[in-house]
Amino acid sequence: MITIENLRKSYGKLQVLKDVSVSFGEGRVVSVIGPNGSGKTTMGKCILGMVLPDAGDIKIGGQSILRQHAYRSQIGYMPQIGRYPENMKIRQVIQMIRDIRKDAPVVDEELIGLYGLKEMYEKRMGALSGGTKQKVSAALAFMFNPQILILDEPTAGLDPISAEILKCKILKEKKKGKLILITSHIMSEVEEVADEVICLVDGQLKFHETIASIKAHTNEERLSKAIAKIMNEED
Ligand SMILES: Nc1ncnc2c1ncn2[C@@H]1O[C@H](COP(=O)(O)OP(=O)(O)OP(=O)(O)O)[C@@H](O)[C@H]1O
Repeated sequence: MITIENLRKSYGKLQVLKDVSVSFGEGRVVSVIGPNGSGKTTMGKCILGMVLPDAGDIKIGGQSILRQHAYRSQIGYMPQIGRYPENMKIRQVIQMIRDIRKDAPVVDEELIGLYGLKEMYEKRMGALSGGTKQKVSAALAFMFNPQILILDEPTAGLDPISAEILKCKILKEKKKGKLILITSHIMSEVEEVADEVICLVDGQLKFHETIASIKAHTNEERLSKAIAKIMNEED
């Protein structure tokens, strides 16, 4: 579904992505892990067209997306930190996005309901707690039934029940054949929702494996231990 070929990106002299090649299939939850600053968010933003790569290509369904726009309606994005106009009410933000996406054939309001956002519709974005803002971001990411979801540390700041609601939603959408890329530092959570893990270290792909195979080849039951073993082994 997504193929990334020899992707490179630098910010000034800082090389953030160094020749990354990887592909992801539909109906999979892929967790993107790696140390802080290893290029995870930058890779997601390249897929979204928010960052232009210096070299390489990204294909969705076999078509290059570079300098294209239409494909973006197929992607739901939940940023690490959602930034919204402070004075707008939750209701207005949701309505604004719905107006922009008038063409969308399906509007999925499940997370709005499960998170009780309608009861908070008249609150201004600037007055929301970090977790409530995350809930708005999550609701918007899933709202137009996208085939691909890119979720950047989606449960950071969510209380345990709200995080559980999001994990259930991720698994539900996966069953519909969607591809879901999740950046996360929480290995227990990765283990719960992901099928595969890709690990970026210093802008390079360290590995791309299924969770079952990571555990089998490291001989570890817990993913966190297995990942630590791989990281230490190859240092
Ligand atoms: N717009 C930008 N301008 C300059 N440098 C940037 C920009 N965006 C990211 N960087 C740098 O690129 C590197 C990779 O950042 P990125 O956000 O992709 O990392 P990450 O793996 O997602 O990190 P984290 O786990 O902390 O979220 C970092 O050193 C960061 O400071």
